Amino acid sequence: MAIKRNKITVVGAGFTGATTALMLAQKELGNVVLLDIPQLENPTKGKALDMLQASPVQKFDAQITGTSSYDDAADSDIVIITAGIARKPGMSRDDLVNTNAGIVRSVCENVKRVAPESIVIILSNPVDAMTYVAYQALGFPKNRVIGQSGVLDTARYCTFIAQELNVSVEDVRGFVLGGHGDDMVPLVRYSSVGGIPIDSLIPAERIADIVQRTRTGGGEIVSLLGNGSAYYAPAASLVQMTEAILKDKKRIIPVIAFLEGEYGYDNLFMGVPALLGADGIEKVFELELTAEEKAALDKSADSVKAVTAIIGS
Ligand SMILES: NC(=O)C1=CN([C@@H]2O[C@H](COP(=O)(O)OP(=O)(O)OC[C@H]3O[C@@H](n4cnc5c(N)ncnc54)[C@H](O)[C@@H]3O)[C@@H](O)[C@H]2O)C=CC1
Ligand SMILES: O=C([O-])CC(=O)C(=O)O
Repeated sequence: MAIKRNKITVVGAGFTGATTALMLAQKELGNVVLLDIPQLENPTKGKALDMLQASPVQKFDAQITGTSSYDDAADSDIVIITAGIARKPGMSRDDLVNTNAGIVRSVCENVKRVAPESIVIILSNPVDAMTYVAYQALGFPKNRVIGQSGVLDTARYCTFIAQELNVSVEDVRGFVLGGHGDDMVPLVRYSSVGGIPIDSLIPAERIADIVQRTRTGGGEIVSLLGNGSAYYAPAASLVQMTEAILKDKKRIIPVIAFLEGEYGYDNLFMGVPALLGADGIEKVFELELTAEEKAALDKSADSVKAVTAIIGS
C-alpha cells in the first residue's frame, strides 16, 4: 500500500522550482511533483530523479516525480507556481508582467481542474500582480491564494542587520510590508535583536542603508548572477510558507494577501503580516502605522496598483 503523505506540486522546474522541490523533500513535507512544459519533460524528469537519488544519502523519505502532465498533480494539497521568465540585469520585475500573466493564467486553469481544493502559492514576478492573476483564474477563496515576497524580503533585511551587528540571525526579528518592488517598506519600528529595538543598536544612517539594500536586494543578486535571479533564499521562503500550512503552525509571517479594506486598500494583492495555517491565510493583521510609514506603504501600493492595472484588475 502506498504511504500516505502530503502532495506538493511545484510548477516550473527552473532555478527556483527545482531548488524548492529539493528543499521540500529534504524536510519531508510530502511527495513532490515537479512540473514544466512538455518541451522540457525529459530534463524535468531527470532533475526529479537526480534529487530522488540524493534521498538515501541524506536520509529523507519523499517521492519526487518530474512531469509535464497535470494529471500527475491531481489532488495536490499545495501547488507552488514558479513558472515564468526571470528578469535580467537592467530590467525591473514589472517588465515581466505581460509574459508571465499569460503563463500564470494558463497554469492556474490547469490547477483549478486537477487540484480544486489546493492552496496555491505564487512566486512568479511581478508577484503581487501575478497573485491577482492567479486569484482571478483559479476562482478559489482568497485564503487559498497566497503570494511570496515578505518572507524573502524580511530574510534579506534580517541578514543585513545580523551582518551589521555581527550577531546570530536567529535573534533578529523584523518584517517588510508592501509590494515586492523597490519601494517595499521594511518596518524599522518593529525590528529588534534579542528583543532590543534596532534603533538603539544601529545608527540611523546605517539603518537607512540597510533599508535601501533590502529594497533593492533582488536587483543586487540579478546584477551579480548576470543571467537570472535569486533562487536559494526564494526557495527557502516558499518552504517556510508550505511548512506553516501543512503543519498548521499558525505562524505570523508577511505574505501577499487579498486586501478588502485592510490598511485602506481594496481589491489589491500586497504584502501584509498574516496568520498561516491549515486553511492558508487565516487572518490578516492590521498594524498601527505612523504617518510616515503609511505614506511609504501608500507609495508601494500605488506601484502595485499600476502594474496590476496592466493585466486588468
Ligand atoms: N516572488 C519572489 O520573491 C521571487 C520571484 N521570482 C520569480 O520566479 C519566476 C521563476 O524564476 P526562476 O525559477 O529563476 O526562472 P527559470 O527560468 O529558471 O524557471 C522558470 C521555469 O518556468 C517554466 N515555465 C514557463 N512556462 C511554463 C508553463 N506554462 N508551465 C510550466 N512551466 C513553465 C520554464 O520552462 C522554466 O523552467 C520568475 O518570474 C522570477 O522573477 C524569483 C525569485 C523570487
Ligand atoms: O529580483 C528578482 O527579479 C527576483 C526576485 O523577486 C527577488 O529575488 O527578490
